[in-house]
Amino acid sequence: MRVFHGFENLPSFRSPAATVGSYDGVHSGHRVLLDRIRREAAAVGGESIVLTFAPHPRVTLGTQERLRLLTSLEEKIYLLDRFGIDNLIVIPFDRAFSRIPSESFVKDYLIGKVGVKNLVVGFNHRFGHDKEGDYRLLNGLHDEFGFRVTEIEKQDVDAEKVSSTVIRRLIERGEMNKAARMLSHPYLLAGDVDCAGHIASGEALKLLPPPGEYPVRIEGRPGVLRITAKGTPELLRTAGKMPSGHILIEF
Ligand SMILES: Cc1cc2nc3c(=O)[nH]c(=O)nc-3n(C[C@H](O)[C@H](O)[C@H](O)COP(=O)(O)O)c2cc1C
Ligand SMILES: Nc1ncnc2c1ncn2[C@@H]1O[C@H](COP(=O)(O)OP(=O)(O)O)[C@@H](O)[C@H]1O
Repeated sequence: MRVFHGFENLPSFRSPAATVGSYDGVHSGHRVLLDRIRREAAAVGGESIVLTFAPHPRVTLGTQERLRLLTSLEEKIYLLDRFGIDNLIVIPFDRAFSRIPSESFVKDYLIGKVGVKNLVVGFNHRFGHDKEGDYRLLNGLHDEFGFRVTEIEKQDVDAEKVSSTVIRRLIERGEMNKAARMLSHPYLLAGDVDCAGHIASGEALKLLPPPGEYPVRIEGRPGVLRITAKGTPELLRTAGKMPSGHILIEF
């Protein structure tokens, strides 16, 4: 997967099928949209593109106190790559960007800079200044710009709505197996481990489960991770030699 930061120096994409959103967690609801852009792109020999934001819009706009995130950018990149996405455009989401009206975002960015031919959005996707844009607006623009828009209906797991918010609550309660089912993959923690086993995540807002001991896989090998009373992660045991440096942990 190619990763681009911002809209400068983008290549010319082949018949791109794209989706836009925070995609925090890259969960099973998101997977349906990701599979769809892959299929739409493949059908015309084109490329799939995810456009995401960094920082998360709620962080930039300060619209949620004590927000915690399911994925760091690194973890998001890892997951999107594993799901076979061809390109990721990371939009530097600052206040100036947040003021761009939805229609200008479609005209100047999605069409003008990315050349999107096929856009896939979820049932509740809103975008543009004050979240004014939605599927209806996109549908009204598609004739003028010659791109197709597909809306994906709400996806459930075990008859429960899947959302980043629902999954955050599961992690906060330490329900890691249920969270993995909703995510469609294990919860991840990528970070640097020191010789004492302390792990530093690259994301200051990374959500961790409550204090306790958790069975995990560390670079694919079984082990135990402890979340201390202070909420910091440390490796307790691993099969084989204690790892050092940058590692990926799966709950
Ligand atoms: C051009 C553009 C402008 C945006 N402006 C806003 C904004 O003013 N307020 C906002 O909450 N989100 C804005 N967003 C972010 C998206 O709509 C984002 O997906 C949304 O914040 C997620 O909603 P949530 O807070 O319900 O998760 C903008 C996105 C784009 C592409
Ligand atoms: N359970 C779900 N079913 C269908 N689509 C979903 C689901 N959860 C999220 N989506 C869609 O995935 C995209 C990314 O979602 P998200 O990052 O949560 O919101 P946003 O893009 O509004 O920031 C959006 O188009 C959203 O509608």
